[in-house]
Amino acid sequence: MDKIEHIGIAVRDLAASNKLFEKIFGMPHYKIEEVASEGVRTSFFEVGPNKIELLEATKDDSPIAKFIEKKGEGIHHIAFAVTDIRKEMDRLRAQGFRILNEEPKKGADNKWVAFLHPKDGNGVLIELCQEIPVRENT
Ligand SMILES: CC[C@@H](C(=O)O)C(=O)SCCNC(=O)CCNC(=O)[C@H](O)C(C)(C)COP(=O)(O)OP(=O)(O)OC[C@H]1O[C@@H](n2cnc3c(N)ncnc32)[C@H](O)[C@@H]1OP(=O)(O)O
Ligand SMILES: [Co+2]
Repeated sequence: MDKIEHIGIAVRDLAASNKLFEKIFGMPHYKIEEVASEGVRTSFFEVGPNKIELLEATKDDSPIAKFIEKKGEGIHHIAFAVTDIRKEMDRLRAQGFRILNEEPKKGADNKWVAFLHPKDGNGVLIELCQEIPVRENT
């Protein structure tokens, strides 16, 4: 894995949380994107070299809705940038980690993503992220 790509924070109300984090970071979010397959609406902040993703559920069975119901708002996942997501998924699978999707899926901000089960990571949900190459992005 190369570096932390973003930290995901589960929020109840994206508009209210955008205002809150704009105050905290002293800058506005740079984009809002809905990812229907995950049942989420996201916003992104760039804080120096770091990226923060706020996530609001768009449906009741979204992972974000279930997380907030059980644990409340807060840090939901840590995403790591990888250069070859399939290779990284194979490497982790070979060591017995449960990858929650068979194939990489399209996430937000032009990324292929995959998740490791949080119970295999000391209770931390880990997301792998690979930038989608231009040739695959049509
Ligand atoms: C916007 C797209 C993308 C991006 O580009 O960045 C995203 O970030 S999408 C983010 C939302 N999507 C996901 O989280 C997908 C992966 N998650 C899942 O597949 C599921 O949420 C899960 C992790 C498999 C859990 O689902 P499920 O088993 O159906 O639900 P439970 O709620 O019963 O959870 C079981 C167990 O796991 C604990 N849990 C759940 N989520 C987390 C978490 N984020 N961090 C830590 N632990 C988590 C949950 O508390 C349960 O444990 P127990 O209570 O001890 O049973
Ligand atoms: Co994420």
